[in-house]
Amino acid sequence: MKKLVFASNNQHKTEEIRAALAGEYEVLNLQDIGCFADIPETADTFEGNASLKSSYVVAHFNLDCFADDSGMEVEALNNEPGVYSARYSGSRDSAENIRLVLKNLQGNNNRKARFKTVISLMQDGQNHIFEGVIEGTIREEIAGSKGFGYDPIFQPDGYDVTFAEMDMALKNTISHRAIALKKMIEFLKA
Ligand SMILES: O=P(O)(O)OP(=O)(O)OP(=O)(O)OC[C@H]1O[C@@H](n2cnc3c(O)ncnc32)[C@H](O)[C@@H]1O
Ligand SMILES: [Mg+2]
Repeated sequence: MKKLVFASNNQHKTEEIRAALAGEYEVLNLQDIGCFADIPETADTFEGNASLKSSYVVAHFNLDCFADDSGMEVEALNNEPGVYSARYSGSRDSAENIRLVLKNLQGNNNRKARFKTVISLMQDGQNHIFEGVIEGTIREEIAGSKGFGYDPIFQPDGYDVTFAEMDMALKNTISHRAIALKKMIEFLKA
């Protein structure tokens, strides 16, 4: 089976991507290639940060790879947390990050939000970008224990459950990451 290097050490993302690519590609993440660096994400866009992560692996390991930079944008919070989703509260503690979103959104009727993933696939020196977006709303309280990050408060449009209440198999067919991945796979197969 063909190998693909995923420039991430986020085990949850890796699990989702391995499930989505099962049977087609063997996904190696940063630990698998011996990279334990927390790659600096100094760009102010998802595309910029995804490209920084993929370029780092090319530069340091001379391997084609893909990276995902993703986050949640809340309309009433001027699209925050956005690229700062991983550390919105100042730490990587998802419960703290969720608490801060709910606090900042308290009493606000506009609960529209979206999840966005941008994939940067570095192949033969070319940077190919694939984007996935899913619209939804922020629940008043957390619900569900599956998934990771902001899943317990994000309810995708068309569903009456949060990402954290749904099985990963369903999330893996509709999510921002699934949409971006599908575009990358179509490109790889072309
Ligand atoms: O950069 P890598 O190593 O891939 O791992 P990371 O966790 O730092 O990932 P990001 O830089 O893309 O930050 C995205 C953050 O946004 C949140 N997030 C991203 N995708 C999510 C999803 O599918 N469900 C819930 N939260 C998500 C979560 O808090 C992530 O830490
Ligand atoms: Mg990151």
